[in-house]
Amino acid sequence: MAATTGAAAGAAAPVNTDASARQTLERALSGLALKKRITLLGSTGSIGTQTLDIVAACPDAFSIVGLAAGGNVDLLVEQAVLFRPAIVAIRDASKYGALRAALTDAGVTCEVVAGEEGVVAVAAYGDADVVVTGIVGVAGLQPTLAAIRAGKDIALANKETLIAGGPVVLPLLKEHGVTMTPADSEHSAIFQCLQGAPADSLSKVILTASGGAFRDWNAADLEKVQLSDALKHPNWSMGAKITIDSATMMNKGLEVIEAHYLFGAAYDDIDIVVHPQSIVHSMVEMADTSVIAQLGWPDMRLPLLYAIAWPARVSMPYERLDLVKVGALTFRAPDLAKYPCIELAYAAGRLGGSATAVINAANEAAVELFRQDKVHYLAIPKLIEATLDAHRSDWLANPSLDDIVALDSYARTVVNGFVDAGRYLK
Ligand SMILES: NC(=O)C1=CN([C@@H]2O[C@H](COP(=O)(O)OP(=O)(O)OC[C@H]3O[C@@H](n4cnc5c(N)ncnc54)[C@H](OP(=O)(O)O)[C@@H]3O)[C@@H](O)[C@H]2O)C=CC1
Ligand SMILES: CC(=O)[C@@H](O)[C@H](O)COP(=O)(O)O
Ligand SMILES: [Mn+2]
Repeated sequence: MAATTGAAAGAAAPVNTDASARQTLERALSGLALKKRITLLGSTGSIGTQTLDIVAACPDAFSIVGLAAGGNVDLLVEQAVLFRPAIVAIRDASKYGALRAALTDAGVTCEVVAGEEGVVAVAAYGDADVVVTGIVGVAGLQPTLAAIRAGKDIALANKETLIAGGPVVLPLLKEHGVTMTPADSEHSAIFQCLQGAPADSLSKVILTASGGAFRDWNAADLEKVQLSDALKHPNWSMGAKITIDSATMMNKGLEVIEAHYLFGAAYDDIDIVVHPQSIVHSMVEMADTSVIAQLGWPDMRLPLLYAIAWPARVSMPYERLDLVKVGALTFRAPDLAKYPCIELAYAAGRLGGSATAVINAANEAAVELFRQDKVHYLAIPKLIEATLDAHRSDWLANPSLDDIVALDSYARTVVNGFVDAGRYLK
């Protein structure tokens, strides 16, 4: 594909992949000497707690400036005691008083803020070098934009921010000279494979997929799916929303769009391959047909560490990958009929503009309804498809932030309207 980027692909130029070997070495050397100050959004979740594991293991390399959580006061206070941030935020403003009191009791003196404005304030606060985005869903968009406007580098776990907000996030990164490093395991793998690669040498992105909770189920049996089944990821321990996205394989569809925005790859040049072992985290095919892969145990601490330490490599005592113990690495094509979300994501990605914000919101709303037992697992792709179809006549090529925010709530209203009318329940 000769790295189809820019206007032709509808995406910005690839992010941070074309540094020359010399630049990379210089950055690595300065990175090793530098203590990185980190702000962590979504500190009480799966990404948040694993990021704090890394910080606790490397106090000479990393420190915490700010923490933001949704509603888990007890864990946030525990984290504040251990990591002594300068500021903490709780999204659920009704818990502000309880948080303040618990912090005072625990002897923690720091700024305490609440609500969405509080989370945004933490994202932009002080002298943090990097903001790790571990909030789930499009709720991460405004805080991430605030961090970028404040000149903070972004370690991106919260993929929904880019799926929904790509058209405004990418230009803002450029405007503020901000680096976005991917923490999502597949994109970290691609990013690692591309370090030092000459511009225009990327031919194809090959995303690996575990196949999710239902990879070994017959399609006919999916009628029997219960919420508890969808929450059993075969390889990764993650929050509920992304685990369900893996079960529908919408997660992989979202990751196709994420790869398009991060690396400038055209949709025809992004493939998905099912790899049940989750050892190869993704691959790139180069112009000369060479395929480069990144491997490791399925442990999110590795991509998170690379995202905050980049371009340095920090020594860690994690279990070494043992390919003899793994035994076999297998690959197969995804079953597109069993997982309609994959083609829906490609369709929205190819439409571009406002379409990815709409499918992201439709997916979030449908997954929420599935978690509340209001719709069946099989309704999720149907709701997304119907919402995308409803949006086609209002599609925008270059949505503004206001457009994206409005379309996000529009899509949620459409999904809930279908369900209230008794449609697409199964
Ligand atoms: N978990 C993983 O291994 C991976 C996750 N990701 C991505 O990372 C993101 C986080 O996923 P994960 O950690 O699994 O999710 P979790 O559900 O485990 O954690 C979500 C975090 O976000 C907080 N939160 C929720 N809503 C808000 C809000 N409106 N404002 C502020 N904070 C909020 C929660 O707070 P509280 O619990 O206190 O309410 C919690 O700290 C997602 O976008 C996901 O796709 C990507 C790759 C791998
Ligand atoms: C760990 C991570 O990056 C997740 O996004 C993971 O990839 C989910 O697994 P699936 O491959 O099943 O979507
Ligand atoms: Mn992933």
